[in-house]
Amino acid sequence: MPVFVTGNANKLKEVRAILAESQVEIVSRELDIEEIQGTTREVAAAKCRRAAELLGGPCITEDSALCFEALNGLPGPYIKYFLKELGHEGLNNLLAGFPTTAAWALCTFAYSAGPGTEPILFEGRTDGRIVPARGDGKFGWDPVFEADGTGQTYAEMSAEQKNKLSHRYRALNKLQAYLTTLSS
Ligand SMILES: O=c1nc[nH]c2c1ncn2[C@H]1C[C@H](O)[C@@H](COP(=O)(O)OP(=O)(O)OP(=O)(O)O)O1
Ligand SMILES: [Mg+2]
Repeated sequence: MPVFVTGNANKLKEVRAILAESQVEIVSRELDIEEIQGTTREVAAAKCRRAAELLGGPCITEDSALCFEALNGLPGPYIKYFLKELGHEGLNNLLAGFPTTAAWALCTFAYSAGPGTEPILFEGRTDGRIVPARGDGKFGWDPVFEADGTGQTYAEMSAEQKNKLSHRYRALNKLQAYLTTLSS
């Protein structure tokens, strides 16, 4: 498994837990890579390209976006800054007056075979809606994202539950399948 480059300890913990199911271990590097503006795919690819240059070798990066239907998919890849400035309550207030609180969590893993190669992207999506914060809020926007069909926010779920249906789990499955084809 190539090096996973992330500055987010919670992400790393979830990726480790999901991969442990198939006895895969991952090495990580904590680098804070600058992120461009653009579509989720452009943001994800640019981060991975930059990470591969800094490492001088193959790597994996991951981008998580939280997309509001009423806002045409925004904040999307910019959710980190929205969350930081507005908090959980502010994210809810953003949707006041709109007819829908529907949202989706989108995870994009990017794999680069090394500097100068074009990253390959693997996306995973979980649909839900934005709700007033519920549950133990240790990870980002987990308390305000209720996954469809569960009645629970990510923050109310056990780690095992979240890791079975999350955007991250779905994207990581695709990445894993691809990496298997490389090594066989
Ligand atoms: O499952 C999640 N549940 C709740 N919150 C989450 C989740 N996954 C990412 N998040 C937060 C972290 C950051 O505020 C933003 C994504 O930004 P994003 O650039 O992808 O992550 P980051 O900068 O923390 O780490 P990295 O070094 O991998 O870019 O959403
Ligand atoms: Mg980031």
